[in-house]
Amino acid sequence: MTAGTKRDVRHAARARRRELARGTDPAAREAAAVAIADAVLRFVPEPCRVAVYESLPDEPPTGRLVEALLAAGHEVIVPIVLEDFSLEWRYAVPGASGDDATVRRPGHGGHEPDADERQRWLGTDALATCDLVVTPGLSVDSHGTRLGQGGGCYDRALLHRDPSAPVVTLLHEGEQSELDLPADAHDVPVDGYVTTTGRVVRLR
Ligand SMILES: Nc1nc2c(c(=O)[nH]1)N(C=O)[C@@H](CNc1ccc(C(=O)N[C@@H](CCC(=O)O)C(=O)O)cc1)CN2
Ligand SMILES: Nc1ncnc2c1ncn2[C@@H]1O[C@H](COP(=O)(O)OP(=O)(O)OP(=O)(O)O)[C@@H](O)[C@H]1O
Repeated sequence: MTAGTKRDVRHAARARRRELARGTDPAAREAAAVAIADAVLRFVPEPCRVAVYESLPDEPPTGRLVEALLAAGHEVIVPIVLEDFSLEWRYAVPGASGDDATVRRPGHGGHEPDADERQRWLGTDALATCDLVVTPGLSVDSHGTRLGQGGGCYDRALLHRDPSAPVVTLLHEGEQSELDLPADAHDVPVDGYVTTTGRVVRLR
């Protein structure tokens, strides 16, 4: 049985996420940040390159994860969305959190990069060089179908991934879908997910 159309399921998943975020106090969010960092660190025992994202206030928090990865000697890259919904990548800065460049395209409320900034970009194919890819998502089902924010950004970006590098989505505990999520041909399945309680589920 499927959960409904992408639009409807996304709408419901966003509402559920807002509710979950409303019920999460700063201490619980900090505990979730630590649980995520501990769980994801176990995927990368040796120093390597990891793609993460800068979380927005309702999303599973990634700030601690970025700091823990950097402290363990990993290279960490994070995305910026471009005009055509492809993702550019840059090195993560400790302490940064999601802003306009995270989910708004330049010219659509997003940040206009200057030449200096563009020079530091790593390319839209930078996932090819990563040993682990951590993605955002609203839900994941038992086949690894991921429901995102609807830009198709990660579907495009994941085409470049190294197939031997695991792709894991961060979810709030309870956001995984028991029903099959709607999937299109362009959807790239993920290998597992990590929840805000530190639960790791490998699907493939
Ligand atoms: N923290 C975080 N970073 C992330 C994602 C995410 O889900 N979370 N993304 C996951 O894919 C990518 C960005 N995804 C996007 C999805 C939709 C739109 C979009 O439709 N933007 C509209 C403006 C929307 C608004 O005003 O609210 C636009 O640019 O016209 C942009 C980016 C990359 N970075
Ligand atoms: N590889 C691709 N090349 C071109 N367009 C694509 C590609 N993948 C997805 N799209 C387009 O992006 C749009 C959004 O796709 P979808 O609803 O699957 O996004 P999503 O997976 O929820 O978002 P995201 O990947 O940003 O988290 C669709 O119109 C789809 O056709």
